[in-house]
Amino acid sequence: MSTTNQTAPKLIAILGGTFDPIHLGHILPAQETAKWLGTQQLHLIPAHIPPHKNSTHANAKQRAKMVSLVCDNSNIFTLDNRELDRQSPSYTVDTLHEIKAEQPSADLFFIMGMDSLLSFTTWHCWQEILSLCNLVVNIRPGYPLLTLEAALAPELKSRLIYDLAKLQHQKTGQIILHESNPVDISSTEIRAKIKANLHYCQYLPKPVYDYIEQHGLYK
Ligand SMILES: Nc1ncnc2c1ncn2[C@@H]1O[C@H](COP(=O)(O)OP(=O)(O)OP(=O)(O)O)[C@@H](O)[C@H]1O
Ligand SMILES: O=C(O)c1ccc[n+]([C@@H]2O[C@H](COP(=O)([O-])O)[C@@H](O)[C@H]2O)c1
Repeated sequence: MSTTNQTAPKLIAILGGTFDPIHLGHILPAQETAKWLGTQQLHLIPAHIPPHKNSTHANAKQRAKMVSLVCDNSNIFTLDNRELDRQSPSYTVDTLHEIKAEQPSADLFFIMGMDSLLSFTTWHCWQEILSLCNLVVNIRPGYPLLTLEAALAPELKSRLIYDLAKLQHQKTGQIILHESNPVDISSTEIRAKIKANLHYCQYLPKPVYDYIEQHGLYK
């Protein structure tokens, strides 16, 4: 797939997250995914009120600032602040409706890690999400493919695609598995390392590390 062809539809990749903090496990697989999809446009959307998390550690402004530092050094990533402006839970279905209304002809690809797919049928209006986009699921360390297939709800299993070429003209409703290079880190582990005064700079871009240090986050 390529967006360089004038007739090809515009393709927008989207990675939503709590980003508490954003780390290389978000950034590197997302970069690989954008390249694989053939798009130069990837929206990073920090969730203001993550629907499935009880609370966040850094506030929304700080989490968005860390995402903006990543975008400053990238020609693919764009900080999309739209969820920060909503005072309700950051439902993905609302976000996708908004993007689709702004860019009706664009094909939307919502990126997630395998852990997110396993809980996807608990997401608000998950069927409607699938009517608005395709999902791209990055294999995540600790979530082997066989486990995913065994644990996945049948309504999702039937939508799995292992080969992007098989997508053809299906603009929505498919779940494409992508084997990006695994990056074995989570925000939870980074926060735990900071609390324990352990080294953590290798898991983050330098500007994000500097921001955390300057503001004394996650101590
Ligand atoms: N190491 C990783 N590899 C692939 N995908 C990831 C990785 N870390 C996070 N993701 C995906 O990025 C999205 C946003 O994740 P999130 O911001 O919750 O990060 P997290 O590291 O999982 O956070 P936490 O540990 O606080 O739950 C989710 O879809 C998640 O599956
Ligand atoms: O819409 C939902 O019901 C929903 C439920 C869980 C997660 N999400 C979205 O999935 C993304 C990753 O969420 P999280 O909690 O793993 O950071 C983020 O954009 C959330 O808004 C969305």
